[in-house]
Amino acid sequence: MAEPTPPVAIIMGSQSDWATMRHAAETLGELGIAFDARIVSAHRTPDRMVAFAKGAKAEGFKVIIAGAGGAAHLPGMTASLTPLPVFGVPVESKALSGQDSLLSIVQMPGGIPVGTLAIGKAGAINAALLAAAVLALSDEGLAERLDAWRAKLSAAVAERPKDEA
Ligand SMILES: Nc1c(C(=O)O)ncn1[C@@H]1O[C@H](COP(=O)(O)O)[C@@H](O)[C@H]1O
Repeated sequence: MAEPTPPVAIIMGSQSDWATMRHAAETLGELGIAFDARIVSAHRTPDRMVAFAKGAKAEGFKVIIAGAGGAAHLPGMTASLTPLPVFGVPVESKALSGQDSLLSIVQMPGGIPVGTLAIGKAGAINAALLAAAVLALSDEGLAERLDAWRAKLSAAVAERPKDEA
């Protein structure tokens, strides 16, 4: 029997984005959420992008995390072709430190939303946590794991700073 489609799709414009997007994958893994990671580019593989985005809901995905850098059209184009929630991660570009990625993703025209996260690693982690929060609305076990994840995060923060070694 074929494996069921995981709830989260992590898509990215290039192999070079994986160094950032793997943080989303790791965070989903820590929460026990299955995902599929794929390279899909609105620029370089437009047919693959259209096929993925148009078919994502029917394929069984619930949430899409889309990371891209530079002229980052992938999250917005994907959002225009699917009713699923799309969280965009601006990948830090070499030329403009990810400011270009951020502005390309965040400034969507009214009507087609992309939930835009921070540039780079923090954005990738938070995209996974937002995806988890959405899925947890209809999954009590996941809601408990997410609460535990956050409690662990708080517990790891010391009350007072110490001198660096
Ligand atoms: N922004 C996009 C899209 C897209 O938006 O469809 N496809 C690739 N790219 C981006 O180009 C950058 C450089 O890619 P290379 O490292 O492959 O040259 C990557 O950050 C990728 O997300």
